[in-house]
Amino acid sequence: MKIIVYSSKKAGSTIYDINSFNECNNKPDLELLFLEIPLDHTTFALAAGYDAVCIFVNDICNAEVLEGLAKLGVKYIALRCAGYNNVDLFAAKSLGIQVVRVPAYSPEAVAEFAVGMIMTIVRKYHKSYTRVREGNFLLDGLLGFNLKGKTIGIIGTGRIGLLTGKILSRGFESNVIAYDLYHNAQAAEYGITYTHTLEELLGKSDIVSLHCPLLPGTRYMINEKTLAQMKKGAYLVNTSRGSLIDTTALIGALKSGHLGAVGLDVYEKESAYFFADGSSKIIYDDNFARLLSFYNVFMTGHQAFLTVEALKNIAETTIDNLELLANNQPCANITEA
Ligand SMILES: NC(=O)c1ccc[n+]([C@@H]2O[C@H](COP(=O)([O-])OP(=O)(O)OC[C@H]3O[C@@H](n4cnc5c(N)ncnc54)[C@H](O)[C@@H]3O)[C@@H](O)[C@H]2O)c1
Repeated sequence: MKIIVYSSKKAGSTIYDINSFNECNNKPDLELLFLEIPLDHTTFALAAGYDAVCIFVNDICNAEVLEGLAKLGVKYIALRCAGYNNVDLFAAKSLGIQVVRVPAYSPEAVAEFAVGMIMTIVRKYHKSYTRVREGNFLLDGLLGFNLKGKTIGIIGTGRIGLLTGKILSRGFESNVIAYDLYHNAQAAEYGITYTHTLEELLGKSDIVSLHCPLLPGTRYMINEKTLAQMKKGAYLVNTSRGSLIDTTALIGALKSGHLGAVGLDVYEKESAYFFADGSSKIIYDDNFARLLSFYNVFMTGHQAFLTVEALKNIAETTIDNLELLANNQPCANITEA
């Protein structure tokens, strides 16, 4: 099988896609071509002659791109991530293209990062780091609070959300509450209790952490109305997908002082900026620039997944997924609409 890998990162730059895939690919029948450019309507034509297209979180795989890929004879889309919001699964199905993903490459990577992000905005590590390096040892403005006894609301108690709740409940002795459409039987074991509604969770939480997928029903679930339902001074963390939050409404809640602090590993229009060096370029997205300007917003560039263990699991699972598809064998990671 010939596989074209879009948005792959150069070997040598860091332990990233190309290294981890080359280390894991011991299947002689899988031939991989790595491209650094993303998949979209301008680049899909490069997949001519390939059986499979391998993509990441910000590649665009909408109906137009899928139709183009189908005409070129591409049969498989292999997502090397858990979320699949960037693929039009209905279009893929109607075109006979099978989609596979890596549903659980390392929930620990993201959950531990989310907890780190909570700690960062609460205890202000990022500010201390720069301040101390400049020889300023003042503690002004670094006042935090204990997580013990604080109410932390987890939205989405799947693999990552449940683990985040477990770490906070068991490790920090926080009062962890959760909201999900489906209740996870393991939650009670970790001392996590469900609220009946999202509004109830938002009204009770000192800190809210988002862990549900981006779906039509979850897009902008954090908006002007739901932000107003949060406690005044509450903290918000998003390590899931940027479009769970209406950025304009978030900026409004920050400007009014309604939110105490925000941690974001994802941003709704991140594809224009993330995974690239923009340090000598102008930011034309005013909402993005505004977010970066707040003293109480801490942002990272979709980094939560990036651990040695996660990269290895992503590469191994993606290669296994493609090998199973190539051999017409059942694959548990097929993702359908
Ligand atoms: N920042 C990163 O690097 C990174 C890495 C991996 C995953 N993610 C994101 O994290 C998300 C969660 O991953 P996961 O492995 O825990 O997924 P999962 O499928 O195991 O769990 C998602 C949970 O969200 C719940 N949910 C769905 N709709 C909901 C709604 N309207 N309200 C409340 N809950 C709802 C589901 O019932 C499920 O329990 C992924 O979809 C992905 O977008 C981010």
